[in-house]
Amino acid sequence: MKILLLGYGKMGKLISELAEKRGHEIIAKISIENVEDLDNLDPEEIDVAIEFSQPESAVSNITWAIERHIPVVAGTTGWLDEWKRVTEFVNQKSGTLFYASNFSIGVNIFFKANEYLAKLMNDTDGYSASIKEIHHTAKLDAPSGTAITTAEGIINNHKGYDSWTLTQGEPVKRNSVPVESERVDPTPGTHIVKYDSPFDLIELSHTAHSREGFVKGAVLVAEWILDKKGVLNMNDFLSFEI
Ligand SMILES: NC(=O)C1=CN([C@@H]2O[C@H](COP(=O)(O)OP(=O)(O)OC[C@H]3O[C@@H](n4cnc5c(N)ncnc54)[C@H](OP(=O)(O)O)[C@@H]3O)[C@@H](O)[C@H]2O)C=CC1
Ligand SMILES: O=C(O)C1=N[C@H](C(=O)O)C[C@H](O)C1
Repeated sequence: MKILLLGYGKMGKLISELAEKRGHEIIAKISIENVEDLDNLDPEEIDVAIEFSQPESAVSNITWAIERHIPVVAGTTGWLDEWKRVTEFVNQKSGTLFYASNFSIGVNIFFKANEYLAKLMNDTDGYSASIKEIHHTAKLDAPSGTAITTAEGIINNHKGYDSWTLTQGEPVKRNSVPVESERVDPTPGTHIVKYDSPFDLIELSHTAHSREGFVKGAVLVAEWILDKKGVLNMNDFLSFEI
């Protein structure tokens, strides 16, 4: 498989290593300093683009590839205010876009456990939900994409919540899930869901030991999407039954 890397930072470099180990060819490694190299690429020679760049460049990178009929695996977070516009564009062009806020299998199991826990908590009194995420200090967006997906999992499954609010401890509306972001090096990504009551505390957490889980998931998805169309996510890839 011939891969274009849109973004060649911490994630792009590790993806390049694993993809080459799995026998794939990297056609180009694009970062800010060589972004003009995109003009010299032949789209016919690219099977898939893997996009891990920055919130401000994700949308232009994705649309660049979709315009050229290149399927995109997108992992950059922090651009979802543009989600509707981007996905309409993908569908209009009959393109392929796979987005995941987190490509690790473990986090996707955590997402399912979070949804199930939120359903159980519906019938209880006195528990307040909250989310905390911890990442390295180079992270540009807050809260993390994973924390947003986690909050959506609560909102879609618990009648007591209809929104989330980024907070550093100050009070939030009763129907909003408070989300706190902390930046501590070298944390690859930690997410904690809490349901606290006057009597006890229930916690569900996921701690990444390294970036390897994200990297492996992104490469496996890139191999999987080659013959797929439309806007896809980890539920399409993993098809969990619970
Ligand atoms: N979905 C998931 O599972 C995961 C998502 N992420 C997300 O992926 C993104 C990247 O993370 P990470 O690799 O750690 O970040 P880095 O900051 O290490 O790397 C980002 C890279 O993007 C490059 N870049 C900036 N602008 C452009 C552009 N216009 N076109 C192409 N490349 C560009 C930067 O270039 P330069 O080096 O020249 O500055 C840099 O190489 C973040 O949004 C992060 O939140 C991270 C891990 C897992
Ligand atoms: O920026 C990171 O590093 C990560 N970003 C993703 C997110 O925003 O959720 C996924 C992972 O937690 C690492």
